[in-house]
Amino acid sequence: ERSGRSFNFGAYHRLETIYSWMDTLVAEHSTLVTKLEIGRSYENRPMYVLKFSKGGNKPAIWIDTGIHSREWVSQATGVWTANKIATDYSSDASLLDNMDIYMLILANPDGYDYTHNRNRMWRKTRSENPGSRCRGVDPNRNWDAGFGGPGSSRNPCSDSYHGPSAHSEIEVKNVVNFIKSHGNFKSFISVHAYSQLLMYPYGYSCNNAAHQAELDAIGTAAVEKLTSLHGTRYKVGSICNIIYQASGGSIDWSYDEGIKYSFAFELRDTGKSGFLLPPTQIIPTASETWLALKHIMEYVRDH
Ligand SMILES: NS(=O)(=O)N[C@@H](Cc1ccccc1)C(=O)O
Ligand SMILES: [Zn+2]
Repeated sequence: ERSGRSFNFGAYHRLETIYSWMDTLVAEHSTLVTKLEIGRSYENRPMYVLKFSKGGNKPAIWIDTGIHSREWVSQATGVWTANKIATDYSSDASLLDNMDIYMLILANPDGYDYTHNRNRMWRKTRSENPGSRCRGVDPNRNWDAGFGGPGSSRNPCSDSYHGPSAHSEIEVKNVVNFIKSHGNFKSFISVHAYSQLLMYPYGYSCNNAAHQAELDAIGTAAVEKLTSLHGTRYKVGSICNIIYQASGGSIDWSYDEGIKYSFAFELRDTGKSGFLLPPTQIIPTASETWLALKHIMEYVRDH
C-alpha cells in the first residue's frame, strides 16, 4: 500500500504493520529516507532507525518514540512525523540542507508487542531478571546518567527498575553505541506520554543544567507554537523540577555526552485518558507536536 495515502495515521498499529509501513515510506522516498538496523532487542526484534538526509553525514538530530511501550500516542506520533518529514522536506528543505534527522520509532519493540498481545499497560523491556519472577527494566532509568540514584528502583518488580547496571538493556546499548559512533549529534529528543510537558535535563538532580536558561527559552517558544494549533497547554521545565526526580534517563545521558539540545516530550493528555488516548487524538497530537519539533530543529540548525 502507498505509505502516505492509504495508511491510516489516525489509528494505533501493531509492530508488524509499522515495520512494513517503514519499508513503503523508504520505497516512496528513496532519495531522502533510508532504514538502518542499529541492533536487535532482547527478544531479537530488529531496531530500525529511519535516516532523513539529502546526502552525506551532516550534523544530526535524534528523535526516539516508544521507549515506554504503553505510551502508544508516542509511537503513533513517530509514524506521523516520519511521514511528515518525508513528504514535506521540500518546504523544510532548509532544515535538511543543513541537518540529518534520525528517528527510532519503536525504541522498545519487545514491550510494544507485549502491549498488543499480553498486557496493554506494559512499560519496561522484556528482559529476564535473574533471581526474580518479574521481567523487564525501565529503559528510561537504565542510562549512564546518575544511574541507580534517587528516582529509580532496585526492585526488578518495579516499573522504574533501573536494571543490574547502566546500559544493561540491549535496547539502550544499541542507541548508546549508535550515538557514540556517529559522533555528531546536536540534539536528542525523546518522546513520551502523557502529561503535556516539554522537559530538559536534569532528571537525576534538581540543580540547573549549564544551559538551563537557553533550553528553557527554546522550550517556551516551541510550546507557544504547539499551543497555537489547537490550544493544547504544555508546561516547560527541567524533569526534576517539573515532575519528579528520575535517575538514569536518556536525555540526561545525551546532555552529559555533550548533546546540548536534549529534550523530552510528554504528549497528551493530562490524565483523562492517560495512556489510553483515543486514536481520534493521534493526528491532532502529532500535528501540534510537529510545530514544537520543527521550532527546536530549526533553532538547532541555526545555532
Ligand atoms: N513517560 S513517563 O510517564 O514514564 N514519565 C517519564 C518522565 C521522564 C522523561 C525523561 C527523562 C526522565 C523522566 C519517566 O520516565 O518517568
Ligand atoms: Zn515514558
